[in-house]
Amino acid sequence: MFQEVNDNMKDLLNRPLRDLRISVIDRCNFRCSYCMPAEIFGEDYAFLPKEELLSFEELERLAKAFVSLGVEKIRLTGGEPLLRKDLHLLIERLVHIDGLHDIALTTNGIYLPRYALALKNAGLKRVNISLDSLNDELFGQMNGRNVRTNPVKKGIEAAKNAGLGVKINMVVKKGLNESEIIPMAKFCLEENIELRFIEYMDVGSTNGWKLDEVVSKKAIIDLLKTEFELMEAEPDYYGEVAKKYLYKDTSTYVGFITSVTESFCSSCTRSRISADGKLYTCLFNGKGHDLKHFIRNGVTDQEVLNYIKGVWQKRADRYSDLRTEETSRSKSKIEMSYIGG
Ligand SMILES: Nc1nc2c(ncn2[C@@H]2O[C@H](COP(=O)(O)OP(=O)(O)OP(=O)(O)O)[C@@H](O)[C@H]2O)c(=O)[nH]1
Ligand SMILES: C[S@@+](CC[C@H](N)C(=O)[O-])C[C@H]1O[C@@H](n2cnc3c(N)ncnc32)[C@H](O)[C@@H]1O
Ligand code: SF4
Ligand code: SF4
Repeated sequence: MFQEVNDNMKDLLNRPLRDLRISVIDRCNFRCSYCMPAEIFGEDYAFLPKEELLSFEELERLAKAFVSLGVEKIRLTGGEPLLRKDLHLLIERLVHIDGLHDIALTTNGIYLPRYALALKNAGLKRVNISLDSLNDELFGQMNGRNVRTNPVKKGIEAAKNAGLGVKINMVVKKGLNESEIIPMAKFCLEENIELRFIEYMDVGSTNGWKLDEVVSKKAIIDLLKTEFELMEAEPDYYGEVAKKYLYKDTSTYVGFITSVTESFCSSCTRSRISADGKLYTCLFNGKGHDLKHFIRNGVTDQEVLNYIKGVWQKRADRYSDLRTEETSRSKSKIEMSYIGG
């Protein structure tokens, strides 16, 4: 039993622990060029073998420990999390944790027609679905598998019909999908779905990121303002990464995730567990702490708590605050599909 409730534990920059992102699998059915370029993540790529993944029982135990240290929100991600068999059974385990207020999932949406209802019935509250374009050809090119937009649209519909909250994530990359900013905004406004424009980030070591390929929040807002009137809105929760606006005279939000041009490290309350059970204190910190081998060694719950506390209290990450093209090249980072974004 995890007795200790310590929701006031702070890192070296005085940031509390509030969120946990769990990557449940590193595999994916897409090959988005900004995340898993097909030339690198090909047939021979060494994905994690099944036995390296944390079991649902282990994840439940760790989630309980994190919640007793202040975590209120858990997000399941990947790779493509819906490729993890019986994911709803993990949600059924998490939903009973006292003090956990939100369980969410980030997905490319393809498998939602199959699983949305089971996920909702298990206790999932909401899904963030990635969709970078409404143009079939461009979307097919961006996802690297020539998948058309319709399967994702069907996923969105299935999530809504199941009663799940839905947001849409769109990564914008210069010279690739800027032409889709207005069509995506119109589509999401019509559907009353919150769309979040994500600045293209220098994740991992394989996406060949360049600063001049980033489309800034400012550029996107300037473009949106040619068609819509936007009003600044309050965040939904402390540490929310998206900066939110309302379309005037509507109840529809639009958000911007500005890791590159307006970093948000000072309020970063996030921890991450990779599919093979390493604890990371930043999306861009290449050093993981091996929780899996630690918990597989017969340790007590108190020892698990002390381990996580020890890591968090030494945390000083603020990668996005300090990012330049130079530092980005010289730093060793883990892949996005492995850590889960
Ligand atoms: N730099 C940085 N990017 C983040 C962080 N958390 C999430 N992101 C990025 O934000 C984008 C959207 O992530 P999601 O998985 O939808 O999660 P979220 O935005 O926290 O979702 P909500 O819980 O709905 O607020 C992805 O590109 C993530 O990589 C963070 O702490 N730092
Ligand atoms: C790594 S994916 C995992 C979950 C799921 N496969 C999906 O795509 O939604 C999580 C989020 O990270 C975003 N992402 C991936 N690579 C990115 C990059 N280079 N810059 C910004 N966001 C990125 C994706 O668009 C997605 O919204
Ligand atoms: S962004 Fe998501 S869907 Fe695209 S390759 Fe990465 S893990 Fe897969
Ligand atoms: S770059 Fe690291 S410290 Fe900054 S907000 Fe993202 S995860 Fe948090």
